[in-house]
Amino acid sequence: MYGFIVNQASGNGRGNRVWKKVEKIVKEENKPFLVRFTKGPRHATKIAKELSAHSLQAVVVIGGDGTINEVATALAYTQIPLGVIPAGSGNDFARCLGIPLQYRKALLRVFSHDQKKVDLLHLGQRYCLTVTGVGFDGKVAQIANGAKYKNWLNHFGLGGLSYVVSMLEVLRTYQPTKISLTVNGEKFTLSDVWLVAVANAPNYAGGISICPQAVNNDGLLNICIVHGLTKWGLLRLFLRAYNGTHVLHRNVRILTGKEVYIQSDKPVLVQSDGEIISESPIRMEIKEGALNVV
Ligand SMILES: Nc1ncnc2c1ncn2[C@@H]1O[C@H](COP(=O)(O)OP(=O)(O)OP(=O)(O)O)[C@@H](O)[C@H]1O
Repeated sequence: MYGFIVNQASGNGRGNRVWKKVEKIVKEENKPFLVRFTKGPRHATKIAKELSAHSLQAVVVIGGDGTINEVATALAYTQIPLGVIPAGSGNDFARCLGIPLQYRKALLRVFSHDQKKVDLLHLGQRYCLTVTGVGFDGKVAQIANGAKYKNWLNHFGLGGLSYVVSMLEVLRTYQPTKISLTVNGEKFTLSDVWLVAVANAPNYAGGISICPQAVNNDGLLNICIVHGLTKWGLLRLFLRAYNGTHVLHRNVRILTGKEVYIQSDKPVLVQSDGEIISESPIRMEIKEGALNVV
């Protein structure tokens, strides 16, 4: 039996459209299934916990990275694998795992039962599958999530572009801060820090390769710190981040470790898998092989 969790609102209604097509195929293939629809924030975690009581072959999310994150929180350290049929605007988790963005291909992958274990970033009460961003990133996520143009761009299949528009908006007013990071017990302090991205997987914001070396099954978190740049310098660096060559720039520092504690001279926003979760300070730790994915 497969348990489907559908966020009908994801991707500006794409979740609902994808589910209708997937339901048709599941019925044609005579696969036994249950389906539940999310109603708002954190509901997917509750549903996934309820579904875990059934002996399921997989809990399959039809939604974006926010819904996938909520379901992963419930499935961490269980034997039930997470399946994904992408229907969001960024779909970075699917990209990182090589899950097809096309619903039919993604569903066939779920039916293949080809499982693998992936690491999760642990942040207090919750987990992160892709990237947690502190500072500039947090502000961009906040603006992108509340922007009307996100819905409009999603309508044309250009959801990833909404992060670029928001980034340009935030660039006008954002002030870099002094940040201290303690990585595996060693302290680093940097001034004029635009952002600190802590990555479990290479991509975020619809395909930006922020930590190209990040692998989600190596038991390590990768950290990218961008500091000491003018606004114009940041903009030029941003373009290089799509192919990952920004890491060669002298104002970019890359660190790796198992745990990190991040403090700043004034509180800055923190986004995780694209949703705002808190402000700094924040502590993160890698949890090796915590989630089964199909
Ligand atoms: N029925 C619903 N109506 C509105 N919001 C919902 C509903 N169900 C869940 N949500 C909330 O929507 C948030 C965003 O969903 P999700 O990430 O799946 O889609 P998205 O934002 O369109 O995609 P992406 O994260 O790729 O940009 C979830 O974190 C969840 O809290």
